[in-house]
Amino acid sequence: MNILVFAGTTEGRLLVEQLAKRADFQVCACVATEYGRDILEQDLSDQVEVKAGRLQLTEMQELIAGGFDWVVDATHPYATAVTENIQAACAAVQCPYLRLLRERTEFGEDCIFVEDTEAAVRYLNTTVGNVLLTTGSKELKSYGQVADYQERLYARVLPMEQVVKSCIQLGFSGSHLICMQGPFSKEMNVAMLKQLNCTCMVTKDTGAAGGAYEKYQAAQEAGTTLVVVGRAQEEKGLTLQQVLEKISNLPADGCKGKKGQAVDNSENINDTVSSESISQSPGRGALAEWFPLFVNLTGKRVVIVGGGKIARRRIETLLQFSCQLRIVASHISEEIRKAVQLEEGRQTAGGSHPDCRLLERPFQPSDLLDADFVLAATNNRELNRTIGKLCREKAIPVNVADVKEECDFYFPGIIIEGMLVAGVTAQGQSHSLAKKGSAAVRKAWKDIENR
Ligand SMILES: C[C@@]1(CC(=O)O)c2cc3[nH]c(cc4nc(cc5[nH]c(cc(n2)[C@H]1CCC(=O)O)[C@@](C)(CC(=O)O)[C@@H]5CCC(=O)O)C(CC(=O)O)=C4CCC(=O)O)c(CCC(=O)O)c3CC(=O)O
Ligand SMILES: NC(=O)C1=CN([C@@H]2O[C@H](COP(=O)(O)OP(=O)(O)OC[C@H]3O[C@@H](n4cnc5c(N)ncnc54)[C@H](O)[C@@H]3O)[C@@H](O)[C@H]2O)C=CC1
Repeated sequence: MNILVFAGTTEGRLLVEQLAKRADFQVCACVATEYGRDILEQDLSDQVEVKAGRLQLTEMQELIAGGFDWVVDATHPYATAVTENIQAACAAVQCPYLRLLRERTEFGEDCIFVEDTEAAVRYLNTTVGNVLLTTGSKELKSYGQVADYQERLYARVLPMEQVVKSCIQLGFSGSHLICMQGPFSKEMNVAMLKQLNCTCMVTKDTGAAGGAYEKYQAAQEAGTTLVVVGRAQEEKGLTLQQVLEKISNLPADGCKGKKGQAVDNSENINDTVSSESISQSPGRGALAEWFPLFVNLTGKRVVIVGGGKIARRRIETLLQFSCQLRIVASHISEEIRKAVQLEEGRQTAGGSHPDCRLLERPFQPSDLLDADFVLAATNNRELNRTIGKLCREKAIPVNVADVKEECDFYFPGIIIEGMLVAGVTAQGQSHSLAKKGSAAVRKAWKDIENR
């Protein structure tokens, strides 16, 4: 059987080593650089063909069509463009594809998880104090958007001339640069965090090989908040062991003669991407992450902290549900008062009263007593964050309106037509798409009623 491995990582190299031991496998490894070739060829030059160089989509297609039965993508989790190309090439020539991913680090819930660098920058702008950036030099430019970055940020980067030059050009002075090759021990991280008096450390989930767990432990010990920049997408993949098992269990003649058929994914659809699914546009073929559960709100106490624009939109929605509403805000807008009065009037005419109380005063933690659900929607970042934290300690589901990473649940677009209730989410990716989707359902259901 012919196997092509795109081997950009430690795991990729380990996989190639293991596969090369099998006499019935012919293994070809693609690496991006000559340096990568040297490392692979050190021990394996007899058993494995190594190709070095960054391939374009059409080159990948030609290579795979040249006679491979399986492609394993063991490129770096953050190299999303390469992965997209490999998937597209496999789809085009209908070659089965496996994704090998490094196991994720078990970060605790006390970390702040953000989707990408931009989100990390937005988060840092809501904090004060010094920050140790351990995300490398490539994205450093974006961190220039953090207010007072020249004073607050310290960058830990590789000790290479080019890297240091570019950091200095970006405005990171010598006293704000640590140039050293990682990974670092917990103790080393703790020492740096303490020395620089950092309130935050930013990392990617670089897995065990990248020393991510040591950073997490160090942050805990130093009382520093660890900000974890997520992989570009919540990618699904197999561990090294799983890829080896999967390939080892294949029939001796591989899938020769079966090309053109989609891979059988029935056994684990998360892990193997079929030619069919990867040929669809991004997002469409991906598995959904947010499942709409419908919760009975009768008698449940929903506490909303905040009485401004966002609170109003959500109160107007919740007034249509049979829950108890407790609204706490230093200032409660006139619009909210009107909406509540209007609903009370309507309900009185119908014979029942909504249980809605307006408490115009600053939030106090005791407001969370007896809460079943909490919405933090003040314009005070620190307060919203604290409310989220208090709720998590008490296991009360909480929505934090200004930072989606701190939400246990999202507030969906809601459509009610008689018996029918729908909740629409764009899975946190786009509130404007959620709005459009909600409007479309609203319109469609109007037609149902009118028919
Ligand atoms: C992730 C989520 C978490 C949560 O539950 O809070 C979230 C987060 C954020 N929204 C932001 C902004 C706006 N959101 C809206 C509207 C809606 N937002 C809603 C839900 C959600 N919003 C959650 C799931 C989203 C999803 O499903 O993907 C809807 C569905 C329900 C509702 O809010 O009632 C409702 C449409 C309902 C309908 O029309 O029916 C508008 C108005 C507009 O678009 O006209 C604005 C523009 C500003 C303004 O309104 O002033 C920002 C600031 C972003 C920034 O600054 O860029 C964040 C923070 C962040 O992304 O981290
Ligand atoms: N999820 C979403 O759809 C969106 C979220 N946001 C975020 O939602 C938050 C609220 O936005 P708006 O409603 O537009 O703000 P706003 O300025 O209209 O209202 C803020 C409210 O918070 C209250 N508040 C402030 N400090 C308080 C305290 N200590 N105790 C109790 N109440 C306090 C104020 O009295 C006011 O009622 C902001 O953080 C904003 O970034 C903004 C747009 C959309």
